[in-house]
Amino acid sequence: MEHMSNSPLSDRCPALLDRYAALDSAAVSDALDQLGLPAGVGGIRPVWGPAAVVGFAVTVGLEPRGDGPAGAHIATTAVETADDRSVIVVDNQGRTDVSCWGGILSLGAARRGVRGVVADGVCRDVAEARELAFPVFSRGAIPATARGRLQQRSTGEPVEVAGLTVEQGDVVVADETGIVVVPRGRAEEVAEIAAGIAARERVIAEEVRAGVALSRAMHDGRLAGGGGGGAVGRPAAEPAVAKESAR
Ligand SMILES: O=C([O-])CC(=O)C(=O)O
Ligand SMILES: [Mg+2]
Repeated sequence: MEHMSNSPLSDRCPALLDRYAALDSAAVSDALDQLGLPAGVGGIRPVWGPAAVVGFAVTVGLEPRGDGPAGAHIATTAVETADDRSVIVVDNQGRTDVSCWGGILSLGAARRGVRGVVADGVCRDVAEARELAFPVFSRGAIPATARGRLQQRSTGEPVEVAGLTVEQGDVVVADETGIVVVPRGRAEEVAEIAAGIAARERVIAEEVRAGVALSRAMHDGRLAGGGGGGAVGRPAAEPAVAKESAR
């Protein structure tokens, strides 16, 4: 049951993912920026409609099919080791000429409660994923099958997604804006910073709704909470924000 049970953080996992579920990729990206960590990638998007998932990465590396007898279909090993806290991350090196995820894989993953798949490549069987309401994030779609064209290189090993290294168990946040990956060992810290950023933005949005001038409400130094690079100052007097900024 406890897929990550060898991790010292495992007791806090459900609460950790709940905290990320209340955030979005932009807030998490801003927190990663503050810590000097990679700020995420764009161009990998939901293929059948709005979707947002958070989960622990189960990684799959693919490569062009070599000689030899056919083996297990790509990503089947990952699906069989994944659970209801997993997001499957497929590294097909950004290729857009062959599918690296399909409908039967979506079915198998959905049956295990997997939260979604993020593919640095393209997928097929988009309608099947939609019928399952299974979130698939990729660079697009193509009918051409992986069979005979791709094979599994690795499962559970570090992979690259658009230049971003993803390790098994990292926290993945995928939504309509893009993909952010939080190293597992920094996940609590990043969640806390991102929650502060989201809270500040809610205050700012409330002020904009109340008619405060955008240039005053939306000040870069304020958005950064005084903690990020590039802060250029603060608005005149904002007690509510000053309080949110205190960390
Ligand atoms: O053959 C493939 O590329 C995989 C596929 O369509 C599926 O999983 O349904
Ligand atoms: Mg298919």
